[in-house]
Amino acid sequence: MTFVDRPVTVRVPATSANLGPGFDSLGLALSWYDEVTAEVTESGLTFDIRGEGADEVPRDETHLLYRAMDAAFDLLGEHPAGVHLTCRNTIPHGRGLGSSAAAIVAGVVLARALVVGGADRLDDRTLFGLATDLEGHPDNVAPALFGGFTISWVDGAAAETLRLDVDVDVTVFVPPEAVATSVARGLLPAEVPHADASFNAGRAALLVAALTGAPERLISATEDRLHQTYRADAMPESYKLLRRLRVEGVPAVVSGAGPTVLAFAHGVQEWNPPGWAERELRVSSQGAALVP
Ligand SMILES: Nc1ncnc2c1ncn2[C@@H]1O[C@H](COP(=O)(O)OP(=O)(O)OP(=O)(O)O)[C@@H](O)[C@H]1O
Ligand SMILES: N[C@@H](CCO)C(=O)O
Repeated sequence: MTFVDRPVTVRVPATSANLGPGFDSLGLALSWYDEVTAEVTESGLTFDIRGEGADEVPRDETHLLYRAMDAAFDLLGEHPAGVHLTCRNTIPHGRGLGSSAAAIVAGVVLARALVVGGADRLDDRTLFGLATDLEGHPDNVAPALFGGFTISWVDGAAAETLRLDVDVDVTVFVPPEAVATSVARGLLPAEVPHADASFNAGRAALLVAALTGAPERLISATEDRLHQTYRADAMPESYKLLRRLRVEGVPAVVSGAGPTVLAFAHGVQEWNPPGWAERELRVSSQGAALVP
């Protein structure tokens, strides 16, 4: 038999990318999860979707998670006659918490798990490369797949990542309106001043040290000049909250492409703007994991 004859479930964490200075490189897995079950059927593609995005995402071959599954089936050289997907979505979409990376990672992990012997034919590094190609950059898919704190880079065509264990308090402030990553990326300039590139290189290096043993440096280590200010007009309330938190000495950044604001602290609920959702989280040391 080519495919396993039982449903397979994966749990994938939300992620925060950039973390201030580490644009398109640094990422953190968070204790907030989507869960998806996939089952091979006799024909067609069917969905049972609940939670975040349930009213917006397509229920056909263009569904992001299915597109990722299909790409992994291509690599495995096996395509099932039909698939049923049960999605329990809790990660909000378009908020900078890695919902698209979680969907892509869920798709590729499920496809591998559905093929008998799939784990022997597709290793994690290949899955990571495929997920990075689909997402366009590695900073969310790395922690979604491997958990923890990840430093990712692209070497030629190959995506690479280094995973570190960190333990830090995190609070996310999630606004009600989405900003699509594609829109936020469109606001970035093609070139930046050398002084700003140099500024961010130093801060990104410091951030790795701060997260792995020098938390007193987090306020300096989370400064950025490469993306947050350029995107401020698309998310003015986020930018205002970011400035307010930092003036108070709370290390805060725009999470991913925004508009969520992430603070490296707990006990800062008082800063949550009216109408926003606020959530205290921890780092998820585990990335995508099959649920027994
Ligand atoms: N669970 C899901 N199922 C299907 N499609 C999804 C899912 N999660 C995300 N998507 C698709 O990805 C889009 C959001 O991706 P986008 O890159 O704009 O934001 P994000 O991934 O939430 O944030 P960021 O990349 O900044 O962390 C959704 O509008 C939807 O089209
Ligand atoms: N590094 C990405 C993360 C969001 O996908 C960005 O800021 O555009």
